[in-house]
Amino acid sequence: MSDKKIAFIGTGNMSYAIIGGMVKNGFAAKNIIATNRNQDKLAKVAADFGVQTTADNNAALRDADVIVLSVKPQMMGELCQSFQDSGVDFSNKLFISVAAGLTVKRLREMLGQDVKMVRCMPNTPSLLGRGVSGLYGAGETAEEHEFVQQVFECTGIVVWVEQESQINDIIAVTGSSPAYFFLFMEAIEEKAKALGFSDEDARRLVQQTALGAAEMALSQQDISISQLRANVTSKGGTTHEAVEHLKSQGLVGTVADAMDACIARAEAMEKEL
Ligand SMILES: NC(=O)C1=CN([C@@H]2O[C@H](COP(=O)(O)OP(=O)(O)OC[C@H]3O[C@@H](n4cnc5c(N)ncnc54)[C@H](OP(=O)(O)O)[C@@H]3O)[C@@H](O)[C@H]2O)C=CC1
Ligand SMILES: O=C(O)[C@@H]1CCC=N1
Repeated sequence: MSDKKIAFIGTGNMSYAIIGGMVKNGFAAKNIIATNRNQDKLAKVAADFGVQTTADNNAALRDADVIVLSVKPQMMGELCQSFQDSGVDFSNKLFISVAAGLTVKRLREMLGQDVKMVRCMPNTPSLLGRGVSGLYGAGETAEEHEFVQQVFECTGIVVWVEQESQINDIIAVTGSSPAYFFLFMEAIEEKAKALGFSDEDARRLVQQTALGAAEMALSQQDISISQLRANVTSKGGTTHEAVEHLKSQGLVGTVADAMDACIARAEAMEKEL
């Protein structure tokens, strides 16, 4: 493993998941620094993974070779300004941003320098090593490219995109999409409760079915997802009625429209922030 030092600035959901994946996959905890303005969150990440923690972002900036910017997009301007004001020379460090809606160009403006940058779009299943990370590189060295690849492979699968705009497509396909699946699960759970199942059973039934369906897709790569669906759908049977109802209500088009709305929001954020 590389002996580069990596600092996570703003250790919330995403950083916690990535740090956890790194430590479980053999990255040395002593080379990982986590920052937050909230001591409780730092205490948790230190207790769980044994990494260094500090509330001092500038100290982490100074000590690390790779800086992961992981605050909410709306907070990025203030954070980057504080780096500019810190007096730390970060001109040769690699920055990784996981923020939606902030382009490399805009992040470099915020930092006041054309720093080496990788944009990453992870998702929350990274916490379980089941994540997807879309990556777009801008000026990183081959060694840094490899390092970033290794970091995010600790959290699941990785795809590099050629065009920066494809990061917004990744948001729609994998960054935000765990929420679409959860919404579908919520809908089934609610109806199960309405049918009389206890809260506990409704939850158990929906989560096991979602897991089983995902594992079937994962374990049978030679069968299309459409065919997996067809295999549940007996001719003249019950599933057919349910699926035709969903289709006639426009589910497929609605999902596509939702993903377009997701991309449009990312593009709007690029103009706002
Ligand atoms: N959640 C998701 O599914 C995904 C999120 N992302 C991106 O990841 C980034 C982080 O999201 P997420 O982890 O969910 O957010 P969180 O709010 O969970 O984490 C960010 C943390 O940073 C802290 N923070 C804010 N400003 C500072 C600062 N100046 N110095 C130190 N700590 C600070 C926040 O503290 P406080 O709680 O006090 O505000 C918070 O604890 C976002 O840019 C988002 O776009 C990308 C892909 C998926
Ligand atoms: O909702 C958001 O803006 C972030 C980016 C992808 C998932 N969560």
